[in-house]
Amino acid sequence: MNTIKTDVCVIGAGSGGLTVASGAVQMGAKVVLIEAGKMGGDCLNYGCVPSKTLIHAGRAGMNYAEAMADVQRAITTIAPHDSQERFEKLGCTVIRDTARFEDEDTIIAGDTRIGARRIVIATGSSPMVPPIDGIDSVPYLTNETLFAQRETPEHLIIIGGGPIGIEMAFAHRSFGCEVTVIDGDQALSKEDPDAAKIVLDRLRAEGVTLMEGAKVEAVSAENGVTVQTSKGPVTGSHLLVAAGRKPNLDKLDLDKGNVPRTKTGVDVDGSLRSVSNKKVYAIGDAAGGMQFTHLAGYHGGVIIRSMLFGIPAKAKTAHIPRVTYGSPELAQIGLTEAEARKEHGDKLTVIREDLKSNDRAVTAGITEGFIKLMVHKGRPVGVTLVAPNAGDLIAPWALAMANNMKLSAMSNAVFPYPTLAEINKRAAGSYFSPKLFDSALVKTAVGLVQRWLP
Ligand SMILES: Cc1cc2nc3c(=O)[nH]c(=O)nc-3n(C[C@H](O)[C@H](O)[C@H](O)COP(=O)(O)OP(=O)(O)OC[C@H]3O[C@@H](n4cnc5c(N)ncnc54)[C@H](O)[C@@H]3O)c2cc1C
Ligand SMILES: NC(=O)c1ccc[n+]([C@@H]2O[C@H](COP(=O)([O-])OP(=O)(O)OC[C@H]3O[C@@H](n4cnc5c(N)ncnc54)[C@H](O)[C@@H]3O)[C@@H](O)[C@H]2O)c1
Repeated sequence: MNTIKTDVCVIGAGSGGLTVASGAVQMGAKVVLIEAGKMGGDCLNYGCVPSKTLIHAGRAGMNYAEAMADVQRAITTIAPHDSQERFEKLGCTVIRDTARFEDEDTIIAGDTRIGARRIVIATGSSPMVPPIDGIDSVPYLTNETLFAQRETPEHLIIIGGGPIGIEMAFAHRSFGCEVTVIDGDQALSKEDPDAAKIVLDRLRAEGVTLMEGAKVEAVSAENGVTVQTSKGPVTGSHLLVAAGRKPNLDKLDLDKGNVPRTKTGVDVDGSLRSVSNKKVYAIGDAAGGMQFTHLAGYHGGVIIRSMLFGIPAKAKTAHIPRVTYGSPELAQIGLTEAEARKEHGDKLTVIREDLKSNDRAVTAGITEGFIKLMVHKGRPVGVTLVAPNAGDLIAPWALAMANNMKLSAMSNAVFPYPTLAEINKRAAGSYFSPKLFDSALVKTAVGLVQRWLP
C-alpha cells in the first residue's frame, strides 16, 4: 500500500470538493483529491447542467433525441474545467477510488493510505428512493439515469413535486410527453405559496397532471408502469423518482474517523467542522443543509479560511439564493414572507410589485409574475421573484444581502430602461415612497424651502 502525507484530503470531486481543492492547492497547501465516480460530481453529470440544458433544448424546439445529444454537448464543454488533468496541473494528487476512514486522520482509497492534517467530506447526495411496495419490480429512472434516456417517454410519471420533479415536468412536456406529477404533500412546498401557485398553474395550463396530497401506495409493471395512489391509479410508460435526497456517507466508515452523522448529513457545527473530530469538515450536500451547487462552492470558501489561515469562519444561509427553473422561474433569497413574519412580527414590511406594472413586461406581453420584498429595519431580509429569468433578476439582491446593504442601495441605483430588472428598484422605491410622499413633515419642509429659495 502507498502512503501519502498531505495537508488537505478532499473526498469528492463535485462542486464543493473541487472548490476546496483548487483554492487550497493554489494557496500553497498539499492536496489529495479523491473521486469514486465522475469528476464534476452530480451538478455536471446528473444535475444542474443536464437538467438546465434539457429545459433550454425543449424551449428551443429540439426533439428529445436532439435534446439529449445537446445535454452531452454541454457536459463535454464544461468537463475539462473539472477534469483530473486540470486538477493535476494545478498540483493536486488525484485518486480515482472510493474513500473511507481508517482512523481519525487517515483515509484509505484503493491501495493508497493518506495521512491528512485536514479531511473534507464533500461526497454529495444520491436520490432517495422511498420504500414503495413493488418499486424494485419496475425499471424506474432517477436523475442518475434520466439523461442517458434516448427514446421519448410517451407518458412520464414523476414521483415528487420538488425542484427536480417540477423542472423535469416542464422539460418533458415541452417535448410533447404526457406528464403526471404525484406528490404525497404539496408540490414546491418550501416556496412562497403565491409564487408556487403561478408556476404550478402554468404547469397545469401546459397540460401536466399534478396530483397533490396523493400518497403513493404501490408500483407495478402493469401496461408499462402503474402507480397506485391514495387518489387512484396512474399508468404511464416511464417512471422518474424525484422524492428527495440522501447523503453519500455509507461507504466512508465514519465511525472509524470518530465522525458522527445525522439523518441528513455529517453532524457539523456552524463552521462546518465535525462536532467530535475537529480535523474533519463537511460541505455541500453532505453537510445536511440546503443542497445547491453555489452553496457547496460557498462552503468551500468558508472552510478554506478556517483550514489554511486558522481564521474562524461561520457558514451562513441568510444570503443564499435558490431558483426553480420552471416557466416562469421562481427565485428566492433569504426569508419567505411566512418565515419573515414569524421572525420579525409587526416590525416587518412586505412590498409586492406585480410584473405587469413593468414597462418591459408590457412590451413583451408578460402578465404574470411578481416581486415580494421583505424589509426589516430598512434592510432586505428576503426576496421572492417570479418572472422569466428570475434567477438572473435576483442577482442584485444576492449582492445586497451578502453585504448587509440597506434598501436605499437598491433605490439609489439606476437601472437601464426598459428592463425587467427595474422591478427591483421599483420595489425598493415603494418602501420609501410613503415616507416621502405621505409625510406632513416633508411637505412642510418643501413649502418652507420654496418660500425662501430665490
Ligand atoms: C437533477 C438535479 C438538478 C439540480 N439542479 C441544480 C441547479 O440548477 N442549481 C443548483 O444550485 N443545484 C442544483 N442541484 C443540486 C446540486 O447538483 C448539488 O447541490 C451539488 O452538486 C452538490 O455538490 P457537492 O459537491 O456537495 O456534491 P456532488 O457534486 O454530488 O459531488 C460529490 C462527489 O463525491 C463523490 N463521492 C461520493 N462518495 C465518495 C467516496 N466515498 N469516495 C470518493 N468519492 C466519493 C461522488 O462520486 C461525487 O462525484 C441539482 C441536483 C439535481 C439532482
Ligand atoms: N434548481 C435547483 O437549484 C435545483 C433543481 C433540482 C434539485 N435541486 C436540489 O436537489 C434537492 C432535491 O430535489 P428533489 O426535488 O428530489 O427533493 P425535494 O425534497 O425538494 O422534493 C421532494 C418532493 O417529493 C415528495 N415526496 C417524497 N416522498 C414521496 C412519496 N413517497 N410519494 C410522493 N411524493 C413524495 C415530497 O413531498 C417533496 O415535495 C432540492 O432540495 C434542491 O436542493 C436544486
